[in-house]
Amino acid sequence: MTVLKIATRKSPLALWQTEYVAAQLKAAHPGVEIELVPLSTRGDEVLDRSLAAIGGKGLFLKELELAMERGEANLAVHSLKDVPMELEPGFTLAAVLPREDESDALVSNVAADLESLPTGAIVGTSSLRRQAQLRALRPDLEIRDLRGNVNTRLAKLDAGEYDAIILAAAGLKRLGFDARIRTRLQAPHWLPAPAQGAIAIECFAADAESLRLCRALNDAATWTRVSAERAMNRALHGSCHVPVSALATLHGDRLHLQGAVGDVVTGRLVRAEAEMLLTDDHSPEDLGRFVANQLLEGGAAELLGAALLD
Ligand SMILES: NCc1[nH]cc(CCC(=O)O)c1CC(=O)O
Repeated sequence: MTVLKIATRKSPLALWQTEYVAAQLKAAHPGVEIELVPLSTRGDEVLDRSLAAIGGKGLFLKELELAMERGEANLAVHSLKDVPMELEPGFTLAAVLPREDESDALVSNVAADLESLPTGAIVGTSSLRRQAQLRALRPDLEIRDLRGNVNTRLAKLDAGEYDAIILAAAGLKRLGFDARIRTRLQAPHWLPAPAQGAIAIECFAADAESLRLCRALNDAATWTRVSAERAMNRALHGSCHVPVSALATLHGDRLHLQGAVGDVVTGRLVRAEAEMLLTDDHSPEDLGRFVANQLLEGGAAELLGAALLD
């Protein structure tokens, strides 16, 4: 019997996502045996420094990839927004599951939306992208760092450390915290992280059997949308060091992409958007690169250059 071992981080959200993938694999391939391999990553352990300072998002993947290299796991499940634009050599994305709500959510015990937060209110987020968009919309707010898993962040809000915090709606919904969402921060004023809300399965590119089994779970529309968003981010050399946001939407064969690059200090945001018809000659990646160029021409090069010197 085929056994698929799935490496996962141990946070409640990571475990939820991996159990969800395991259930979908089991449903698609009833004969396949599935085992979870829970691991701790440096990104989970070091909570007193920003992700950018300790090496960026790849930290959430490293230990899972090492487990695959040691033969202890065939697959790894990730939030696609935490997956670097370039994977380590030999690895590939086998599938992307149907996207959950991609928006950011405002969670607060004092205000129903961003507009009604009192002047100077304290908002918790460590994401440069969220900080830059907050600066642009509400320069008066005081932004304070907030790390830890979703449950920890909600506990810190409830302890009164912040007036509001911003979290991905997808994570809140998966963990059953829908009721904590006061409002969803929406396009065009507010854009999510590239690929937010999408769960991805990673495996060895040479592992044909795992690839075949996972591909049954791939959602073509989600794959198209996140391909455009990630290509835009890649063309901007995006990482968690730079506040890049993107949202692609698909209407039939028309793919629309909005992107923004911000500056945490000044609150300046450069925006661009474009739409194209998906054809054999035009891929989602083409649209991503096009919008990235628009952003660079619109002044994003300057903002990205400044971020890289930090
Ligand atoms: N940065 C951590 C992270 N990675 C993915 C999600 C949410 C789930 C998703 O985007 O699929 C979160 C939590 C958050 O940003 O609130």
